[in-house]
Amino acid sequence: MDLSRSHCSLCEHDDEYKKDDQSDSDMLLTLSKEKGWITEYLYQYKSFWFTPSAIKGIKRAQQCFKAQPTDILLVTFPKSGTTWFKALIFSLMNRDRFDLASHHLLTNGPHDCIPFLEAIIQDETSYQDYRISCLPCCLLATHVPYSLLPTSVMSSGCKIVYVFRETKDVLVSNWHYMKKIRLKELPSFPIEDAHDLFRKGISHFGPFWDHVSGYWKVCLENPDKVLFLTYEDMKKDPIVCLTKLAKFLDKPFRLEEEREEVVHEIVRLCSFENLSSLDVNQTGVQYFSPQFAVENRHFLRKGQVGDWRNHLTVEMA
Ligand SMILES: Nc1ncnc2c1ncn2[C@@H]1O[C@H](COP(=O)(O)OS(=O)(=O)O)[C@@H](OP(=O)(O)O)[C@H]1O
Repeated sequence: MDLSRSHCSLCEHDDEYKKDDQSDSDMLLTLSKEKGWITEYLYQYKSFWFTPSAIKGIKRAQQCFKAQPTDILLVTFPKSGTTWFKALIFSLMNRDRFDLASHHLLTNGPHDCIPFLEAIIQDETSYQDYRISCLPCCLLATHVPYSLLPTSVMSSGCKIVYVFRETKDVLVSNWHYMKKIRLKELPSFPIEDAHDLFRKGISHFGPFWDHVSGYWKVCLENPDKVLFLTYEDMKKDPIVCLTKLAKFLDKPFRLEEEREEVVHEIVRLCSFENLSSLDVNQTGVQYFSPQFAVENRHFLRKGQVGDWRNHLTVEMA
């Protein structure tokens, strides 16, 4: 992915975008900043906290992304189960294309299968190629808060799947992950610091509850367009949840599929145990941009409900 190119012919506002690009660093100077989790600072942009590159991705998506009615957008607060749900939605929607025994997910990480909108939109060629490759229905993921989504997402009527995870597990999962990829020159980052920042709403794409409530409200208003699922429910009853998800995405399981137990196969394929045992997820690397790559294994840590009990005191909880 060549993110050095700033030209975007997708975008009707090319000149405007170039101007924006040049003024990015000027704009940062005007924003409030607080201690960062992986970089020195997080910046408050339109009431949420981001890294500079996330702000850039959001602005570009707002300017260039034209959602189609058939698009499917997976939305999560970071560390709420994105990797898992990417695998599930990809397998669900492509189950007529791939034989489960030689499935794409066996050799490609979930983040390769469904890219983040705010990352892929930065490169026109990758974005267009991806759109064509997944016709008739484009699968994308994002962490962007509802109020900052490109307007075409709601006006197109495309479907949104929002995944919620228990707050304390989200905090602990973010802390583990960020510690691993945190810039080496920054001071150590104890859980107490992470807890304090998270509590104040200062974390990537935070405040957490503003993120959740933004999508919860639109789900109440548009239940046929926005589906709210939880990490915990998918853990507890994956068959029921996956069946509900398939129905919502207009890909319900057919009778013969039920007989052939396709739903069980997908659950097994996407399980933490299976994904974390695959070579691609043990040694592979995910490039979100030429400057930012993360080893796939960091997206599969423990995959348990309630791990916060091992890290937070009762008072912190
Ligand atoms: N297949 C599967 N099943 C269950 N749980 C899973 C699965 N894949 C990833 N995980 C766990 O999800 C946490 C990572 O969150 P995300 O995937 O949302 O991360 S990211 O936002 O995409 O960076 C992280 O949670 P913690 O283990 O609690 O840190 C992962 O282990």
